[in-house]
Amino acid sequence: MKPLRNDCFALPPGVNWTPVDEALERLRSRLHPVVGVERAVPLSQVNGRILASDVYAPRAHPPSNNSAVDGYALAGPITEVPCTLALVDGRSAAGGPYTGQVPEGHAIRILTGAVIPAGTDTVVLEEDCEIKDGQLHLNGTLKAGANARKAGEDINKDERILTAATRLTPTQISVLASVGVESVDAWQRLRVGVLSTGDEVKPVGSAVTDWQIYDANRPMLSALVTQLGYELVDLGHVLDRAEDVREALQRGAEQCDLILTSGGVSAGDEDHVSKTLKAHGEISNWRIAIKPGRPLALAMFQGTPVVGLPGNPVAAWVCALRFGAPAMALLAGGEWFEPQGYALPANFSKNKKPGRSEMLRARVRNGQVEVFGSEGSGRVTGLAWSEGMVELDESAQLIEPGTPVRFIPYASFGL
Ligand SMILES: Nc1nc2c(c(=O)[nH]1)N[C@H]1C(S)=C(S)[C@@H](COP(=O)(O)OP(=O)(O)OC[C@H]3O[C@@H](n4cnc5c(N)ncnc54)[C@H](O)[C@@H]3O)O[C@H]1N2
Ligand code: MOO
Repeated sequence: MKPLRNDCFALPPGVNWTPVDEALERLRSRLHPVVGVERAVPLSQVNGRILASDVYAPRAHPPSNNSAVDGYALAGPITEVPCTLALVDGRSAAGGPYTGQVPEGHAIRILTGAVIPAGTDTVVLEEDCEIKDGQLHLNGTLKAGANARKAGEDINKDERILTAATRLTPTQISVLASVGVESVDAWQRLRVGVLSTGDEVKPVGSAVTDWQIYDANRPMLSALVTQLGYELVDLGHVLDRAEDVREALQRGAEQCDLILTSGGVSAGDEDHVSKTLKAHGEISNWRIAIKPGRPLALAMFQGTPVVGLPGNPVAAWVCALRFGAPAMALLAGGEWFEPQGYALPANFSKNKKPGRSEMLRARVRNGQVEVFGSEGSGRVTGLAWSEGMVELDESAQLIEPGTPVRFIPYASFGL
């Protein structure tokens, strides 16, 4: 594992407003995994973890030819009907295979999941045949191999079943289990510190006066970190005092692989996050052509990357998803991702300034995209209301009902 370079977030000289695509490309090309590999993580603990190496199947799936239905196994095809076959005494059940050979012109009782006995390759559904006097009567034709699942039709032995950098989910865990994989090599969980700043900000549960607001960002970002499968390090809240900010970043650098801060990143007199990062680290204040979320500070503080999110909760959320989520995936050993968006008709009108992207809180109803009534980036109710975002690119201007817009559900960010 090699550390990130101190100047990894530097912008070329003269850059003013960075378009979203360029900002994303810059992050993608500068970041790499910063965590170590944990060997042999048991299957019971791999949900949400990222694979550190490819996984190969130790056996085939299914391991042997077996029946997809309850019925009778016979040698196919059956082309001439009606047809009568003698029934063998015995049966093949799941967990209780028939070990003998089924003679030509015979059939045998078989149950779903049971091994197809030697001498047979085809299964007739019990609803499609009749048993009379110990004999099987068929009125319909059957293709050879009908209702039979072939050994290895899903996975061959030694086939690669999952590739490194995949984030494991319940469905992938099922694949691992189906071929008997007991443990995998996974990247250690990325430790993400979350820090709030601001003299007006008070943690929930504290006494507040009128000029103070509750810290909405830290609980939101903490929940995001946890939901994305990373290990949360709560760095708390600090006042806008250079020494406190420095001390908190110091703690973060010791305990985390990445620090997310919110507030104090624009150019104001009290924007101590930027100032501290400038004094004690390498900072690049990115001015991204995006609304909300214009100011985004990317910095290295004692070898640890810091993403300085804007203080407004909506802007913090947008930046954490649009830039933070793919960056965290890469740092954690996963794949960079461009969130999957869907072109759907707008059911709103908007006149947008060209030259910058806009992310609107959105949801889909009756196949059309609705956006939240206000674009104010302090309006947290719009966050709870939304189920995703509409991304309008730099060139978009006039949106009318019916205009296709790009809707990105929150699930596309890994939520
Ligand atoms: N002269 C300029 N002023 C501002 C600009 C600008 O370009 N020029 N950009 C505006 C935009 S856009 C944003 S976003 C903010 C970003 O500023 P900061 O990151 O320095 O954030 P603060 O000033 O500390 O806070 C902004 C806003 O958010 C509230 N806040 C902060 N932390 C929390 C929290 N943990 N929970 C809830 N709310 C929080 C804070 O009270 C402010 O209202 O700058 C604009 N100004
Ligand atoms: O980032 Mo600010 O909240 O664009 O509005």
